Amino acid sequence: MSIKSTILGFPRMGSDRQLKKLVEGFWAGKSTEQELVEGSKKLRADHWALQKAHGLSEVPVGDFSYYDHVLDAAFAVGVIPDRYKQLDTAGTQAYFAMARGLQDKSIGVDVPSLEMKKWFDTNYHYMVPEIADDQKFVLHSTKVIDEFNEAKALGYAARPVVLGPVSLLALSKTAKGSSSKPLDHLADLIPVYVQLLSQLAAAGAEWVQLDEPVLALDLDAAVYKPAFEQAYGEFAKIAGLKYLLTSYFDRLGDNLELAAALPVHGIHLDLVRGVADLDKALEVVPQEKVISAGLINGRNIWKANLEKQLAILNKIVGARKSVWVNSSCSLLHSPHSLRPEAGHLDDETLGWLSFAEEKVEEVATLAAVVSNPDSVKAKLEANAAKVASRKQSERITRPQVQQRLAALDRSSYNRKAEFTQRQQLQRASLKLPMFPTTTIGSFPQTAEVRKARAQFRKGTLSKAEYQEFLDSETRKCIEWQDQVGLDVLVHGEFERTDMVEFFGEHLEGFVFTKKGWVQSYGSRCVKPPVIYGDVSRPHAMTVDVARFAQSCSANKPVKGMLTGPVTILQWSFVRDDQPRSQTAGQIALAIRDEVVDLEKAGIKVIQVDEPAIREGLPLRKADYDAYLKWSVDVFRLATTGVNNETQIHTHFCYSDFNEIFTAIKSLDADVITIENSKSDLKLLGALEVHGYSAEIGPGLYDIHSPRVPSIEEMAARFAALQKYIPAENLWANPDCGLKTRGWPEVKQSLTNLVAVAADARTNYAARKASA
Ligand code: MET
Ligand SMILES: [Zn+2]
Repeated sequence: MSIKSTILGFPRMGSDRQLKKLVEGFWAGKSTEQELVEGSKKLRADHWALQKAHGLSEVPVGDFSYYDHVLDAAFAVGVIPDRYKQLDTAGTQAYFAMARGLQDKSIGVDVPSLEMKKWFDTNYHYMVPEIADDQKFVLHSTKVIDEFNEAKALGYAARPVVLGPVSLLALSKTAKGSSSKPLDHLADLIPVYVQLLSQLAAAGAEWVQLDEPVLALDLDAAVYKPAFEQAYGEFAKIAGLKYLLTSYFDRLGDNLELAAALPVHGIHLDLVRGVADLDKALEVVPQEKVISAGLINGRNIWKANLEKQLAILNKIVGARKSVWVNSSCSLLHSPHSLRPEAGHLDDETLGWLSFAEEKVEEVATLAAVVSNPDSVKAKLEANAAKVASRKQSERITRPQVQQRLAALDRSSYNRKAEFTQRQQLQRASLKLPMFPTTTIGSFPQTAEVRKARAQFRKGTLSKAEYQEFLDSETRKCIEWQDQVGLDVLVHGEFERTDMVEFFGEHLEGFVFTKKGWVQSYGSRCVKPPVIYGDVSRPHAMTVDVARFAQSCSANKPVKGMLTGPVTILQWSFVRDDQPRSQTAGQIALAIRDEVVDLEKAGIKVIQVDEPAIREGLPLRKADYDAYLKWSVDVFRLATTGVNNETQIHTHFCYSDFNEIFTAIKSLDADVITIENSKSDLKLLGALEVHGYSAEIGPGLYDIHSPRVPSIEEMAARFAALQKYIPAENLWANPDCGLKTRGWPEVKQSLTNLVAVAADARTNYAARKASA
């Protein structure tokens, strides 16, 4: 019996988000490329050392990235769109321009970034590669080979991680002006992969991990089976290299047989989300192939129930010669380590949790049970005690919350009147102009804002002083919006770090970690709260700030800003001891009470953001309906407690609408604002197919990039939108919140946006007059 212990990938940021500091320092010109390179090298070495210290027998390499692993994979095979080729493609200039856009007048460059998309159903975002009709592939970067050599030099048994060619193409999109499907280019891409893999073999790699996460999706076998067979057939010819084929985030399901039959040497199974695959896998995966048992959840923070996972492991061990104990997916989606939480979280809670470092230890422990059971007896006992303590804790259940949710009837899920009737009432009450302008909520979280918050948290700024600071920021923000001519104002969200933490801090049932950061995109990290128990709202959360903000404007409505139940759920670490739908229902009740309180305080427009509805969509179509049903229900539960005059907005930052359009309509919001600018108006296709009759604000510019959109550029988008959306229903706004931006660019961008709406009004009036 041979057993190996490893993980599919480790978080990149570092225990103290060192990578964030490294890349942001470099972007800001505060450090050199050399410093970035050296700092990153040290980070990788630290992470391998940690994995080895906890007993892993092999470490992944190439899982590190300055920005994103899909971007790395595209860059490695020379998928660099022409617009970046004027830049230095050898160093990091073109790479970072693809990641974040580049606007540098001194060198006459103004290029937007690639499109960004959610990585499967996680809150991680990847950069979408663009494949042109005349796409050429070349081995452009040796990053993964270099990192392998780095690990080897340090004495590690290392396994390069490479995004497989089929997934790379499947996750790509057709470049603008091209018409071929990315997957049509597979035959041209394969030789470059062969070159890369051969170089890894030559460098001394024994195993390569080929990630093909698209195997967790519904695939058209007629297209994908030949694709996989073609690629992996070629790879099998490379002498001396073994492949672990991985897929994660869901069952392999009907792709299992395809995966099992490929000429690879090992198959990874996500046994957290895809445990249903196991029996069949034991049948169809040939005996000579390794089974990599993904037993430790890479996406949640609960201590594994080792006894339970061991039972699964034993089943495999009993049936196979060679088994790997592994994480279910990369630990990229877990925070780095529990260490900083000691003394911050209470001991009971601490005992329930496991972050990346602890998960590494869990993997090693499970493997040791097979190879050397006596060595881990005490660890297993300790684990069993903690798992039992969580099951029995009284802090978890609040009978009142459960009863309230169970007692609801359908009236709690419906507005009092239909949209058209509400629209009339809202028009009369709000008196907005045509093409109302607004923003999505947050304004720049400047160094000053972050500093004040840090001082308040440290105790060097008193509560009153901090409040005074926030009030003054809010006032300035409202006054600026008023003066520039925006129509529906926002307070700016200066009191919030992200969209969930603020609410979690005010709700019961949540705990907060000190350093539980996970990467969201690029250098941006979020610190998801942990929902450990039944959720309730002990007091109003946003009423004071909304009331204050409204008092700063004489005659413009200020939007109340809330995060919706699905998003709070999706961006938290969620308890695994009751269905997600039930936790979401509890959150919805808390938000509902807040919405009603905002209305009582005189707030006429309330936005309940649900940017995460789309990413929460299950990966398999068979699971869509059940999810969409409860997510629509909880949004409605949260938002329908108000009168008809109150305008409910919601916001989504994605444009992949087709699959969920019916659900979006059934949210029954009065206004939706959505991402649009980065995806070439792809949204319009969905609007055309499905029709949309409520009010809508497709984003006119991308807020993920520091570049300032010109009036012409936005006006062109706005004109295109008017072909699909009735003018009376159209809003003008950016794609998303502005918290990651700086004030100078925000001011210019929004000034331009207001001008676009003003021109559109004039044009519209002229058209009406001449008609
Ligand atoms: C990711 S969606 C962001 C919405 C939020 N209201 C903001 O503006 O920041
Ligand atoms: Zn958004």
